[in-house]
Amino acid sequence: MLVTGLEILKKARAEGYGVGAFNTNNMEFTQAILEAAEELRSPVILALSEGAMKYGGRALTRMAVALAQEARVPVAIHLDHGSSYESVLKALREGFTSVMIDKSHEDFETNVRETKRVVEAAHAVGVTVEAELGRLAGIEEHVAVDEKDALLTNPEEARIFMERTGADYLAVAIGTSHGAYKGKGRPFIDHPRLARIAELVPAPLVLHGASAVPQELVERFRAAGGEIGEAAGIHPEDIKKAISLGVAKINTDTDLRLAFTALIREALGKNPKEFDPRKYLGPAREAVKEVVKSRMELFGSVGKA
Ligand SMILES: O=C(COP(=O)(O)O)N(O)CCCCOP(=O)(O)O
Ligand code: NA
Ligand SMILES: [Zn+2]
Repeated sequence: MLVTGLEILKKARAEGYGVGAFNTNNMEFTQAILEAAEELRSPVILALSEGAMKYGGRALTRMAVALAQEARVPVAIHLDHGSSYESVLKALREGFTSVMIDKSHEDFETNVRETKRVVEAAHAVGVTVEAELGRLAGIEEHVAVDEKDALLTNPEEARIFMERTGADYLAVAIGTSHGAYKGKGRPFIDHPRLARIAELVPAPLVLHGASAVPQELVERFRAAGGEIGEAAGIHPEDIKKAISLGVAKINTDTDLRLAFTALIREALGKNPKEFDPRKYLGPAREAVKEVVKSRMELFGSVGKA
C-alpha cells in the first residue's frame, strides 16, 4: 500500500531497524525493488531523483505510484535530493508521498527558510519531508578536526534546524558520500557525532551515500569489462551501528547500478549474437533484486511490513 515516508520511518526508528530507500530510473529497477520487498515482507522506499524524473518522466512516476498502491507491503514514493520548491511541487503533483528538499549547500538560515516553505506545502497535502544539514563528504583520515566540523552535521544545529523547519526526517553528514569512492579502505563514519545528533533529534535519521560497494561486485564488474578505480563503500557493521544509533532510512543507489551494469556486460560479452534486450535486462533485474534483498536483511526490515 502507498504510505508516507514518515509512516514507514517513525516505526523503524522506534523499533530499531532500518528501511532501504532504493533509487529507480526504469521499469526493471522498480520491479526488482518492489518484488524484493514483497518476498521479504519488508517496507520500502522507492526513491526517484530529479535525474530519474527527467529520464523516466510520466512512464516512471505513474508506474511507481500505481505499483506502490497495489503493493502488499508499505511503499513510499520519495523525491530524492529535490533541489527547489518547484521540483518538490512537481513531485507532489505526481502523487509522491515523501519529498526531500536538499538545501544543505546553502547557509543555515537559507536552508531553514527553504525547508520550512517545502514543509508547509507538503504537509498541506499529507506528504512528509526529508531535509539535510551538513555536507556529504567522504572524510579522509588526515582531514583536520575543524575541517570535519565544517562539513559534518553539528548536533546542536540539527536540533534547532528540525524544530524551526518542522521537517519529518533528517539526512545527516557523518562521513559518507555518494558514489563508489567513499574513502580509502574502510571509510570514516563519525558514530559519536551520530549518537549526539540522535540524542537531540528524535525524528528518524537518514544516511545518504550508504552503498557497500562490495569487492565481489567490483571484481565482477571489472571482469565483465567494466573499469573502476580504488572503490570502497560503507562497511555492513557501520550500517548496523548507525541503525542502532537512530538511522532509519538508508539510501542505496550505487550498489544497484554496479550489479545491473555488471550483469549486462556479462550477458553481452557471453553472447555477441544476442539482441533481445530481455535476455540481458532480465538477468540484470534479478541481480538488482538480490542486492536489494541483501540490503533489507542487513537493515533488519525483513518481516516488518
Ligand atoms: O545517497 C544516495 C546514494 O548513495 P550511494 O551512492 O552510496 O548508493 N542517494 O541519495 C542517491 C543519489 C542518486 C543520484 O541520482 P542522479 O544520478 O539521478 O542524480
Ligand atoms: Na533522499
Ligand atoms: Zn543522497
